[in-house]
Amino acid sequence: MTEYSWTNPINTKSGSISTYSQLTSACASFLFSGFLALVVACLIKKLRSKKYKEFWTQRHLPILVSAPVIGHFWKCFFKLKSLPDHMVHLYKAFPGASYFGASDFSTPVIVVKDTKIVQLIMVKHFNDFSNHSAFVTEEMDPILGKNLFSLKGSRWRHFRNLLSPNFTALKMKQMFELVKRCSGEFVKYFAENPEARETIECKDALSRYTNDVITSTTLGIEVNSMIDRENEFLMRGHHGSVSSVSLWKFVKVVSYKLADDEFFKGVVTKVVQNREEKGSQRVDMIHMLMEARRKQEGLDDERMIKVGIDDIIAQAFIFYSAGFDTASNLMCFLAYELARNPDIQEKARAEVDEYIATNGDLTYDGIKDLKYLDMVVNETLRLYPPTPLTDRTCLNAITLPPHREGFEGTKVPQGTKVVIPIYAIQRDPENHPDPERFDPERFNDERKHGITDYNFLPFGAGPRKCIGNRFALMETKVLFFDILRRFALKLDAKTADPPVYSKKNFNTVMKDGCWIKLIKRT
Ligand code: HEM
Repeated sequence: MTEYSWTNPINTKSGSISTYSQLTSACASFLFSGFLALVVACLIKKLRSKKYKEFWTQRHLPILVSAPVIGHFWKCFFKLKSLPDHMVHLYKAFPGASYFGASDFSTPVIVVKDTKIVQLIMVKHFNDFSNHSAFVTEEMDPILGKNLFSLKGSRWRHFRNLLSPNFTALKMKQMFELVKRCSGEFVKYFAENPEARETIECKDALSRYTNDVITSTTLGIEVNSMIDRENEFLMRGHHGSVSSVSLWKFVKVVSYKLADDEFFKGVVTKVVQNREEKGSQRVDMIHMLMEARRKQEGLDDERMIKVGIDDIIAQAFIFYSAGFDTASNLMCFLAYELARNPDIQEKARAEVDEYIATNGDLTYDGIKDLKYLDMVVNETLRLYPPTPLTDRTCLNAITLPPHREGFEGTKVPQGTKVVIPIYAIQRDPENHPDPERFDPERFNDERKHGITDYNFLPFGAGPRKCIGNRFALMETKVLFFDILRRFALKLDAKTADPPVYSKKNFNTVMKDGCWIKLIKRT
């Protein structure tokens, strides 16, 4: 139930979204051109010093030959290659090496291949690699710089400790009913509209679901995007997504910021004010953030972290942006694999039917009994991790173990960027035999011993692992429980098989969409 009516604090006139977006794109492309010119000038200067080459050859590290100035990721930046495909291409360049040197424009980068080195960076030496390379600081932008993903050092630690209790199993259980309601609305729409289930573009449909879930569970506002097809939250969600490639991120961040900062500030401020005045029993992420703030108020100075409205807005913003896109990408590939593997789909459905026959409708505690669905979701995350890479920055100079037997260790100076190529690691035959095959049985009790936190890391690993992973898995399973219960999924001929990835998006996304039919069960 929505607690109050919602009006856009910026502009409620019809047509404002497109005008606003056009303005945003114009500003973004202006900034983009100016920024590119600046980048080119700086990089030419860097080129003269041959910084990249010398940097790694002095350390006897295998390096990729890079295009002058623009480094190794430019093809993705200029949308000539998809990030997952490009990362696999780079990853294969040095068979047998534990890691190699590359460059992201002029920044030296280490790309890690060996899962032991992944563990070393993400866990054992976490204190030396505790930050992402996100460059927006709190000073530069109070909202983008303050969210958990961007925060660094002790500020990050404080906020992670403060927010983690909001993502426990208990809290997920409290939010379960909100998620279930969105899933119910989604399947109801397709059950009642036979023409709508004839050909469904999954990314569009599933973004509507994740939009409704994240708007309800983060902001306490209920929308039904299957019916209210152009609601503002959905439009905002489509506008931006979070990426990990620094230069591109700048451009994206600028355009995202122009479009959405004021919108989000307005929404969250209004929700918080409303609850401060009227109180609320609703358990959602705003409630949890307000609770975290309240708990801080009773602490003595030393332990107190000041949680202001900007902090609440910043966290709500990252929950929203992460929850909207990544989760719907996972669900797209899940729908795709279920549709193209009727035997796997049948097995998953049999589990759902059996669950219902024994227990009735799905409960939060019942999710853990859906073991086969869990295997299918995990295999989807292995083959198509929505975030193809993550990164860390070296905070304290460190010597890594040799990249290959017979060589010395590599001295990694402070400031070096480290890329963990999640997608490529999860498709490496050394880590997962016959890696291109969709085989949920890899995750069964007999075989899952081969799966570790470092060869299967769709949510990252270590203390900086995705804080929303439980939530994402819950919303995915809740929806597919309801879909499998009511419909059969059939792949439409329009869908590319095998999938072709989008070059426009830095996440793992199908280029021309995933098209399926839903056939109502009798
Ligand atoms: C299938 C869905 C999702 C995937 C694949 C995903 C993946 C990731 C990855 C790879 C990272 C970086 C972890 C690392 O560097 O070790 C991350 C961080 C993060 N994710 Fe997610 N995510 C998903 C959904 C969500 C959701 C639903 C939320 C919030 C409700 C969320 C919030 C965050 C936050 C706040 C961080 C930064 C954590 C920190 O730096 O402490 N994610 N996610």
